[in-house]
Amino acid sequence: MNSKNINGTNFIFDNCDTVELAQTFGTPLYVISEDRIKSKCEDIRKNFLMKYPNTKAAYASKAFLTMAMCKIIDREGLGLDVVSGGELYTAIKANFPMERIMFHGSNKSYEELALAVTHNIGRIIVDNVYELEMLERIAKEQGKKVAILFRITPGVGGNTHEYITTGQKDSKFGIPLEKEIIEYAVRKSMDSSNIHLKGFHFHVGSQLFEISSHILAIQVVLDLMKNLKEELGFITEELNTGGGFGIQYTDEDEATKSVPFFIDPIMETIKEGCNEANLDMPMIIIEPGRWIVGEAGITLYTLGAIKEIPNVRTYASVDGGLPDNPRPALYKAKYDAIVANKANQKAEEVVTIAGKCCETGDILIWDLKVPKVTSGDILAVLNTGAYNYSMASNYNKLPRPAVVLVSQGDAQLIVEREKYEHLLDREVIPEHLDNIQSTKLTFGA
Ligand SMILES: Cc1ncc(COP(=O)(O)O)c(C=O)c1O
Ligand SMILES: N[C@@H](CCCC[NH3+])C(=O)O
Repeated sequence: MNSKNINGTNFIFDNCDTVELAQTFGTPLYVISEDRIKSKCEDIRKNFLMKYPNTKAAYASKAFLTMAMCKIIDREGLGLDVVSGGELYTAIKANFPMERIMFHGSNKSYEELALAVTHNIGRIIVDNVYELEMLERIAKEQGKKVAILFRITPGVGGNTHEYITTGQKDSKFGIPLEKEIIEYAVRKSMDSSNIHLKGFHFHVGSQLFEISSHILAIQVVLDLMKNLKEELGFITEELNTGGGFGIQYTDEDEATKSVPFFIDPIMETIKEGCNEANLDMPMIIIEPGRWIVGEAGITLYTLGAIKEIPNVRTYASVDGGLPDNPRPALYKAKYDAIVANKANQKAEEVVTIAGKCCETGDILIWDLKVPKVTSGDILAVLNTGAYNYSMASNYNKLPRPAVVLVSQGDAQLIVEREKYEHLLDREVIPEHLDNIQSTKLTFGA
């Protein structure tokens, strides 16, 4: 989707003037377009759910989750993938239909699993045998039979940053496919009256632009399905192939693909594999996160200090940085940006966009071509919808930005800006430190 929509001099996002948004709500500001999320969900409905029978799609909420987002996903008819008690709690508070929730996580606690079982969520994606045993105990305590999938490690990595590839053999995620390990787990579930094992889940990695890792992983799972049918009589009813679909952050990336690019080869491979091995086609589930929300978000900042080091570079500092977007520092992620109040002007200089944290690595964008910038300009960093708000921190005690939901010119606050008071909300001074005498030693005159 083209973000570079200009009206007069200002950058327009989903029919909202971003300079006005910055004036109204302050900066830094996350802006999320409801219409862009909606159109991604429509693509999934049209090219996956309606095209192929016996399919489901969930939104991976770790990418961006608020109660308003739960409402949008509910209205669009998708399920929700959660990965912690906190994400589940958000969905509960938003009245999200519990039967459409899938609970992932490589080290779920007793309390998290108990919350999920109490609320009768749709599927628990069990990551290891320790969790299986704990879940069985909880289900027994609550007198329930819980529907689960096993997350398996297919032994296939994704072609992406090493921190966001998950399917390789040496991974903390999932049950290894060594015969004695996986068969033990399947047999244990089949023997349990409190567990209903429906099938398997894998997730090879994130920000992928090719489908080859999914295809290799599917071939591994098809072999597993065949072996388990022959050896244990286990029939796989469901197969969840995870998320991972990439988006274009900058001109260096390929263009964002639409659903058929990923889905058609996945469905074709599974259909053919099932035919060849005489297996029933299982229900197929996908759970993209970044692909649904990444391009729906921008972050607005105000430029402050501009430091020119002659013959070296110019740093233009923004009023946020690493705490609201840790991705450049964590993954060397690249972003593009527009000077929102000079959107119709030609680029005439190159600046490096620095965050305000006390970290040399807090650089949001290296060497960005911009019109002549001055302090007070508004910078819109593009495609920040996924894994920015959800990974934000209070490092350097910076309050987290507000989040505004925009739709066709309308803007609604969905998360208030943190205030300094919020930063101290849960802090306590122990009694013995409460009335200390200030020591006047060497701290200046
Ligand atoms: C199990 C699982 N499902 C879905 C996702 C969503 O990934 P993405 O945002 O790349 O679609 C992830 C994150 O990588 C994941 O770990
Ligand atoms: N947080 C990562 C994606 C991780 C996906 C979860 N396994 C990112 O920002 O790209």
